[in-house]
Amino acid sequence: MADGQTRETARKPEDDALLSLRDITIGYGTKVIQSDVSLDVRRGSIFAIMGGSGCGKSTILRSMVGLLRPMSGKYSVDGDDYWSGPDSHRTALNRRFGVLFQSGALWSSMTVGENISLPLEMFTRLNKDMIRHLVEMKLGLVGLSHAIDLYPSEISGGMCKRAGLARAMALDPDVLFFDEPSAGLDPVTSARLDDLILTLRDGLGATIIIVSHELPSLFAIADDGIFLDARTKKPIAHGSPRDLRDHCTDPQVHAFMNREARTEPAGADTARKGQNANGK
Ligand SMILES: Nc1ncnc2c1ncn2[C@@H]1O[C@H](COP(=O)(O)OP(=O)(O)OP(=O)(O)O)[C@@H](O)[C@H]1O
Repeated sequence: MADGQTRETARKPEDDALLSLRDITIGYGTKVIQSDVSLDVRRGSIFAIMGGSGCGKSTILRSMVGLLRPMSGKYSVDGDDYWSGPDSHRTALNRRFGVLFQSGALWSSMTVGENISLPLEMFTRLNKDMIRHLVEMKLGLVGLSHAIDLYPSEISGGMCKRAGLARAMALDPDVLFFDEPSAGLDPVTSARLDDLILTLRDGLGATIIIVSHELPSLFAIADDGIFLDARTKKPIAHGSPRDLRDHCTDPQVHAFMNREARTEPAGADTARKGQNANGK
């Protein structure tokens, strides 16, 4: 018992947490999407929000970047209570965030360079030459120096994602949020994006939160995470994707995390989903 107490006292993940959610309930209007969500994102980690379609992964992400206020619970950024205080308090914390939405979300009427200049023009007082220099640097980081004067319609989907990443990094955030960064990319381009995300973490020390369905990508880059369940509307597992794949005993999580490793006849997936829904 003394041993157990010692371990419990020593284990305080929140001590090392940059972002922390405690008992968050989130939803739209009165409709609850997820409840009892508690998690800690360690500084310098890549944290995955996982789960089946529609379980609320993007909703949690939107809430963590300040687009959706939780119904209850506490969200802390570096120890600061995010939702308390005036809007200016959140604006200051948001300056630490960079966000890459699913589509890449570039303005089609602006060149790649102009898209990346935008946050710098809006939120800094840097002159045009300095902004151009920073834009060139960010595009260099994502291997897109040659695309600075091209329009989004003139570059590939993978390049749009990388340009979106350069824009998310424009203000040198220390926390990056990615919603389905590999969606719509071929496996090779997706693997390159994984390498880039690892470089951002290892080279720049960024903390990264990622929503993704792409298991190979999650196994390659994420070192912690949470698994949300759509049926119970609660998290049902915590851990790195690899740990969940190899050690989680929850049948739903196990099946989800191992689906790509299995070779099953057509229809087996549907049968398995039905089985899991019954909790067997
Ligand atoms: N603006 C909104 N208003 C009302 N309900 C919404 C809104 N946005 C999302 N939802 C609902 O919230 C639930 C969770 O959606 P969310 O996009 O967070 O799930 P997800 O896990 O990211 O799904 P997917 O993996 O399919 O992208 C869904 O039932 C969705 O229909």
